[in-house]
Amino acid sequence: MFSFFKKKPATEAESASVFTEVAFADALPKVAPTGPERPLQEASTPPSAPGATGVQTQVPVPELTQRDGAGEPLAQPSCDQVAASEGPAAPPVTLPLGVESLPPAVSGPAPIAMTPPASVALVTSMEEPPPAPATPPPMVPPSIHPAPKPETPRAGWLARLSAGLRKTGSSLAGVFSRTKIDDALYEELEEALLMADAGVKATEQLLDDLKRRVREARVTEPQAVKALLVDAIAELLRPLERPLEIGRHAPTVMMVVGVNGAGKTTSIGKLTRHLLEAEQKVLMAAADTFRAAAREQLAVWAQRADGSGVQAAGAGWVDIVSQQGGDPAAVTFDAVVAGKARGCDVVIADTAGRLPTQLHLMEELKKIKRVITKAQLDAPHEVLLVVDGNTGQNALTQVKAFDDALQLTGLIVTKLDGTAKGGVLAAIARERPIPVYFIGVGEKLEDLQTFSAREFAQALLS
Ligand SMILES: Nc1nc2c(ncn2[C@@H]2O[C@H](COP(=O)(O)OP(=O)(O)OP(=O)(O)O)[C@@H](O)[C@H]2O)c(=O)[nH]1
Repeated sequence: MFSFFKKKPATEAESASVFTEVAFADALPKVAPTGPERPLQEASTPPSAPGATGVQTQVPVPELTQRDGAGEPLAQPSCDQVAASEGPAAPPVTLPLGVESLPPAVSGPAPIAMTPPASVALVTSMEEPPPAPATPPPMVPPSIHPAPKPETPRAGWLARLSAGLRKTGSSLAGVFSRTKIDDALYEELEEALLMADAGVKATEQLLDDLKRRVREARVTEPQAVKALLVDAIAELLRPLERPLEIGRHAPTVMMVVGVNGAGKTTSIGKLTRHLLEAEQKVLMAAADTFRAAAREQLAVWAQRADGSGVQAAGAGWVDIVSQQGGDPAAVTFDAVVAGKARGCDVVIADTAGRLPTQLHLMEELKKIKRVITKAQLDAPHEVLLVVDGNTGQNALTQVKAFDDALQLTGLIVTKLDGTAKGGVLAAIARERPIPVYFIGVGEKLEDLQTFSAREFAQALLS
């Protein structure tokens, strides 16, 4: 199951700390459009800025960027300031799956014009936006089709996770085929944990904890020790188990970073599809401005039916701000400003991949983070690092380096369906416990899953 947390409405819960879980069945949507699949809308007007490509604008976006002497944009008012000067909150909407969604605590203006649900339109990082159409295109009422029967989907992704971690699992599990609990067993276990990339500190902690549990439970069978190791690993990983919260801010601004090929764009695409299903209004910033097809890749993912005939129903929509060859910080700034002006729920900036050792590129990320704060004073609310689970201890190195530079708020660990050893999560939990919001266990939409410490521990030892 995939889930994130969304704030309850002020009328229902005055406290800003009350969140409701928005959970997604693994076989996602139950609604399909009647008409032909809406294609990605192509450019209908010439680019407004040099280098801008594929412009399709549905709403006017204000002249966005005022810059200071250093070329960085000037600070913008916070959402609170914007909200204070603008009208009442939008009415509550109902989420799929029977979860009530509410307007954010601080609501911005309602979107000026709504795209048909789940269509993807492209918006360039604009200097001069073309005028909005007088009337929005007619909405095509979706027809309801019976939901396809999921073939034990949860078991499916857990099986993929277990298969991906089998390399680790079989060597860890092999330890417990010994006949008695003795020093040799613990030594073999230590070796297996180190081989699984758990690192020295986490391995030591796990062994100490396990020995204590064995003593307290007075177990005598090696197989019983295996169950206790699952408990010990689950406890160690528990601090990483935290949900992503959406709805506390208007919009929630996320910045996504990582090395090349870690799975940033794919994960953003999957997350966006889930947000669309929850009728969220999402604005993506293609801040990887030197990648030729960055915008197209985001758009394809955001629009993807993923073989299940899915199109999001209701009020969710997604737009993309991009400017080929432009300044990544400027594109991101424009996206945040536009996201506020258009009443978006979430703004996600997809940044170019880079190694933490490329200091000038790390400076570029810091600049992107700074200008986001100028566009919205309390943002970014999430700085997410996407790490490839196959990279072993190198993943911990990446977590530390990106965290030192950007103060990460969350992780997405991808490719755990591959040859990942998985133990590195124990090392992360021990040495830099940053929440793992999601794990990726494949290339399909449903393969982005909420992280569960116990499930992960079980998969590691299966
Ligand atoms: N097996 C598997 N493949 C994945 C997963 N997540 C992403 N991928 C694949 O990894 C490859 C790279 O993904 P991208 O999303 O392009 O990575 P990126 O971090 O945006 O790459 P750059 O923009 O070049 O830095 C693609 O082929 C994805 O399909 C996963 O969880 N499992």
